[in-house]
Amino acid sequence: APLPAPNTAALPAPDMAGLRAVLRTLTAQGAPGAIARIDDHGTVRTAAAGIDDRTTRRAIGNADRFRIGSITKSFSAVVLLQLVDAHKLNLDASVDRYLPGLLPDKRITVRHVLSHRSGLYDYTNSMFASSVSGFEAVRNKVFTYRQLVQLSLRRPRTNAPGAAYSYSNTNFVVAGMLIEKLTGHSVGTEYRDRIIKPLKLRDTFYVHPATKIPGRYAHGYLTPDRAGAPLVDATDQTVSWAQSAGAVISTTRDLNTFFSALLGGRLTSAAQLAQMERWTPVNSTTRYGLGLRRRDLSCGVSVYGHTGAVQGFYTYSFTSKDGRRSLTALANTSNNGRVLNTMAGTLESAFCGKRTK
Ligand SMILES: CC1(C)S[C@@H]2[C@H](NC(=O)CCCC[C@H](NC(=O)C[NH3+])C(=O)[O-])C(=O)N2[C@H]1C(=O)[O-]
Repeated sequence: APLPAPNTAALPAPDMAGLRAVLRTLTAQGAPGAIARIDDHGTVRTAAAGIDDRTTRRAIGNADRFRIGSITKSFSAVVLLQLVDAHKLNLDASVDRYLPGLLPDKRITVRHVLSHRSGLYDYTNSMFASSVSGFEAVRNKVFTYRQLVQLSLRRPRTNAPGAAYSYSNTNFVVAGMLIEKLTGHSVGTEYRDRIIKPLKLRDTFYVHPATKIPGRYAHGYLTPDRAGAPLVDATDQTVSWAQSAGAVISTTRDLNTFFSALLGGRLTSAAQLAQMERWTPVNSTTRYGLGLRRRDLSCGVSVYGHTGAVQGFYTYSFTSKDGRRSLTALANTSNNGRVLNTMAGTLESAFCGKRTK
């Protein structure tokens, strides 16, 4: 018999005092600013701390657009699963069927790619080994997808196809190539036509290779590797090193709308959403499906979404099983492990009603 629908109405009320405390901690740990928005059965709650521009000292706010990094992977996965629904793509087919000769191992399937089990090396590990100089070397560069895959193939693969989980941006560069090959359109066009316009995400954009964030936005600041070195304004970049793996721009409101629609069954069929939710363990609290993360919280609630880390911006964006309660939080810094870890506390406040230290 089908499982009873989750009753997220039974979730404890969000702990807004706790959420505000987490945002204050993020600014104390080095983020110039932090914002969060909860959409809960139609009720909107927001919080903010600090600034979005270190020059003007302007207060950061939930209207600010920002770079969402790898949350882009969920957008790419949705497009591909819509193509599965349209019988234009088979998750268990070899990537070679659609992109002949691209990858050196025909055993790598589409499902391996979308679940980070392909074994393809993540070229950003080398690209950003030195955070600031690596970023400065590529911030204005424009790469082709094929160039990025070639960067990956210079290094040994991390595992045999399907044998292990190993997160790699290369996988979602291949995903972007699949989208463009199967639709004949750019990923930007497909995001717009299949997600952005239908959901009316008016603050969500894919502007690659333009370097500017359109409209009102938060500046993002890259934390250097050397302790005490000044933050680097990383706001303007092509994000061409990521593209379909990390180049979307959005806001807390639009990301809440996106993941709520996804888990609410409004972007794919139930069958393909179930495919997205076939989990591979990452660690004790995190699972990875197809371009989708599940995080298991201390109160026994599981939430679904993705995290993002792109120069200057850390994002958490998750929703409840039925998509009725969503949280997106943004800190406008990166390369700061304490900030990234502290951000997990926004989930506890939003979904468990707990104060975290
Ligand atoms: C797995 C992650 C955290 S990393 C992955 C992807 N972001 C990247 O691969 C960019 C890595 C360089 C970012 C840079 N770091 C360095 O340069 C380190 N030397 C910084 O922090 O600004 C994304 O986004 N994902 C996150 C995700 O999926 O949550």
